[in-house]
Amino acid sequence: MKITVIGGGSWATAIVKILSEGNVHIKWWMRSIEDVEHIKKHHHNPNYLSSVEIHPSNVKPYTNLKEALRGTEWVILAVPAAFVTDAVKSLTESNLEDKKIISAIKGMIPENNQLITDFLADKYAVSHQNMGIIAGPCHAEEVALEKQSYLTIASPNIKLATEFADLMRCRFVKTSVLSDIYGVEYAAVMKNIVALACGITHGLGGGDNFQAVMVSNAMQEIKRVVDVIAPMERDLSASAYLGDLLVTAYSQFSRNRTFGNMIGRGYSVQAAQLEMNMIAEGYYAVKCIYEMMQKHAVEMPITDFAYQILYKNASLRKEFEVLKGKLK
Ligand SMILES: NC(=O)c1ccc[n+]([C@@H]2O[C@H](COP(=O)([O-])OP(=O)(O)OC[C@H]3O[C@@H](n4cnc5c(N)ncnc54)[C@H](O)[C@@H]3O)[C@@H](O)[C@H]2O)c1
Ligand SMILES: O=P(O)(O)OC[C@H](O)CO
Repeated sequence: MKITVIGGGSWATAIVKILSEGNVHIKWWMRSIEDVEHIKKHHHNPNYLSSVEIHPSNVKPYTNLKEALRGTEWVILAVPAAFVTDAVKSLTESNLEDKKIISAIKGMIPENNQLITDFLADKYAVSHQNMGIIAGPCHAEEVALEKQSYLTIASPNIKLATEFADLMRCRFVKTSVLSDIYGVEYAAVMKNIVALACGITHGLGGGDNFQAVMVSNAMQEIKRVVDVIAPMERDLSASAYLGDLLVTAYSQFSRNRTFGNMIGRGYSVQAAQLEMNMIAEGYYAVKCIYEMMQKHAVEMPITDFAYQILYKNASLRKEFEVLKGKLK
């Protein structure tokens, strides 16, 4: 079994580690030639999860994407959404033809507020039947430590989801499947916004009592949004939805919460981004969801709060008071 993994960050590295537990050959694409050389020589990613050992017998790093795709059956996209268009710009439809494509990305393309699966369908004519997504509460850092984790593979094609779930199951990762690809994808985008907002309010002095109320309200906000965009019966208490919201909102590893916390403590967006050296998808997601939902009359106090602060330069204290008034 040959699999291409696209992306050189934390989540791509964690996915390579999980897949390496099985009997697969991984062609791992990343932008940086220096990183590829480092991995070939030292068997570790120099910048992300550098404790993870990369086994040269089943993992080969590449900087040429077309070569990395040649002869593989599965393709996993794991670059932040803002860089996807750029990462795959050398490809044409034929490079992805007959491949099963899995998005591990929890974000939207900022230029046109598009989900990754819709981008793949529009730009590369990939059928949704040939796609899936990796979801669920799972931090790359805990994968590196081999802590027991749970992933959900969502696809309208349950056979494809099940095949991929089998590939991702290992000693420390349990997998399950769902058919609700849109609901899961949008819920993952929304949970990043919530975590970022939790970070901001924490930075402003909000306590655990406030955050618990915010996370409960967030679940209702996510339901309102997802019900409008992708209506269907779904159990939002499943770990792909609620679990992912909880891990992001409460974990010390959360990029989005950390980023928000810096904003709440007075950092500018640019300073927070520079200090993190990691991408907080929620920053872009706030604008995507805010703009997308303008044509729908949906109450979104948490998204509005983050949007006013991040994109309208509104007063942090004033917006915090507005949010306090809106939560129940
Ligand atoms: N980290 C996790 O625990 C985790 C878990 C689940 C899903 N995800 C999702 O995986 C996706 C990737 O996130 P991550 O955590 O691996 O990212 P990361 O912050 O660890 O890594 C950033 C990546 O972006 C690349 N990058 C930075 N600037 C770039 C630019 N200008 N152009 C192109 N590439 C650039 C870097 O090379 C690196 O590969 C995100 O959508 C995230 O939501 C992450
Ligand atoms: O918690 P974050 O903000 O680092 O996001 C990472 C993943 O989405 C958690 O499942």
